[in-house]
Amino acid sequence: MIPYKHEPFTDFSVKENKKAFEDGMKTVEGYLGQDYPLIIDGQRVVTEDKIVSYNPAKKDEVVGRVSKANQELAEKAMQAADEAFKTWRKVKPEVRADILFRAAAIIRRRKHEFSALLVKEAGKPWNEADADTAEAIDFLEYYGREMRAMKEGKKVESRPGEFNQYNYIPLGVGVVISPWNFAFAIMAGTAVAAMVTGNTVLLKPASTTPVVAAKFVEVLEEAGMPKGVVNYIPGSGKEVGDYLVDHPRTRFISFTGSRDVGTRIYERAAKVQDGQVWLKRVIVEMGGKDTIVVDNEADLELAAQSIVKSAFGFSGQKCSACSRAVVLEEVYDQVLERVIELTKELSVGETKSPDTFMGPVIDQAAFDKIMGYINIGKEEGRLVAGGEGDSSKGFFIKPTVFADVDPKARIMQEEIFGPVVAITKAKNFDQAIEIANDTDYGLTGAVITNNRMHQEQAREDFHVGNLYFNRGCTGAIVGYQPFGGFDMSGTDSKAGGPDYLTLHMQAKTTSEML
Ligand SMILES: NC(=O)c1ccc[n+]([C@@H]2O[C@H](COP(=O)([O-])OP(=O)(O)OC[C@H]3O[C@@H](n4cnc5c(N)ncnc54)[C@H](O)[C@@H]3O)[C@@H](O)[C@H]2O)c1
Ligand SMILES: N[C@@H](CCC=O)C(=O)O
Repeated sequence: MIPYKHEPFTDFSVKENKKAFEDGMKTVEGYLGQDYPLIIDGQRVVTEDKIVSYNPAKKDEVVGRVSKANQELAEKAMQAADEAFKTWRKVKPEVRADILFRAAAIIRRRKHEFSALLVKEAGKPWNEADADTAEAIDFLEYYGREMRAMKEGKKVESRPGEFNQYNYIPLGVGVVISPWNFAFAIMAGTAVAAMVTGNTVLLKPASTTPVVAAKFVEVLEEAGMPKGVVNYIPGSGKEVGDYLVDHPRTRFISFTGSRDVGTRIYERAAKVQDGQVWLKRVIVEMGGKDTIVVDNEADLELAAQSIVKSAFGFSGQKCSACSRAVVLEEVYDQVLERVIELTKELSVGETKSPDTFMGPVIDQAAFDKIMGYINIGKEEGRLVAGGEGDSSKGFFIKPTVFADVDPKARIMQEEIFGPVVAITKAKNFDQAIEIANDTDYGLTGAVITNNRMHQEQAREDFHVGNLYFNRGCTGAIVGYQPFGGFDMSGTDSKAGGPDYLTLHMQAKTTSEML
């Protein structure tokens, strides 16, 4: 087995790579508007009721029409997954892992097609779509290897005449509920972590990006996944989501998404239903209000570049996005000025080429919510860049910067999930860390500093699951920077890390007298 190494990103300044991506786009354009059925127990199920997936950059372009599960079909899928678990749990871990390796190989061959689909369905710029596909491949390669490494369990001691073993066994049927913002990577990563550990899966992707999930389940089938192991059941979060979260046969839930939905799931899953004979395991990964702190002893150009890239990459629609910057007063004006300059240089539009930095936000509801926060920001701070939106053709919002914002302001406290950053001043480094920690969330953060003592102070006191020094706060890599947050950012599952798979299993001790 070749050691794991993350999938490289594509350099679009190379002519051949650009052309390969354009070819991927043509492939996707050839199947725009197609219908996709549900996949339950390997069977295609077509419903009259459909979820229509639109291109957020071009509101009238239909990416696909996807059948929509209701509670009756969710029940059918649950029964299929429950039945498939009886055999799948006994399939050797290395055979399960091989399906992931084969799926990774298939996706690698169709890499630019998948990325082009993300451009159309999620409105991603080329580099962000490329990174999303690369991360999906990484999850497959990494979790496959992790499962192989865990197949014999962990070493425990045995006394003379005794043989003790400590092994991991699967849990049962898992409900995997994924968001639209990493429509490929998070959807695929959470689904395969659940399946490679010997569980069967009910996959409910986000309703704005169901097509990439349909294509992925087809890949798993092509890679040899038996029927009933991953069932594809897009549907209304409230109707199908609540039904499955409450279901007594649900053994665990793996959710990634907003705080409102995550806390709702956490609460509902705690209730033991009639006929339920276990306590449900719950993984919930939720939002962030992520901060970059800029020290006075720092590379100020790096600081401004890091703020702008982390705030506006994929239109700020990352749980890791920099939505707050705290800058020491001595260097505040200089950093702010450069952030404004860089922000004004960014291009916004339909991402037809790698040169467009920012595409649209995902839909009308997101557009309205972000514009609402921009209006709040106009009351709470000094608008120094952006502030405008246009939803006539697609959902475009200019990258927006507010300066001199009070740390307690709403735009400094609430997740906006759009291209908006609020900047505030701190008197000293202690106060900067205090402001950075003053949020309900604890997902990512970064410190730009050349002061080693301040770096060590932040290492201890900056309370976030992913802390970065002298770089931005987005872009964790599977197997390199395991990802997950503290406090209201979730259960800190650390996706892409060495503890992640154990969350989908239970440990069994066996002790034999010789
Ligand atoms: N911490 C992380 O790793 C991480 C990663 C990506 C996104 N996020 C967060 O996700 C949010 C954006 O994603 P979103 O808008 O898709 O989130 P969302 O909570 O609206 O939706 C996420 C998923 O939950 C489903 N859902 C909605 N209501 C449900 C219910 N009652 N029961 C079960 N499922 C239900 C949705 O259909 C979707 O599939 C942001 O808050 C972002 O910070 C977090
Ligand atoms: N893992 C991603 C964020 C995922 C959430 O949106 C990052 O590190 O930027």
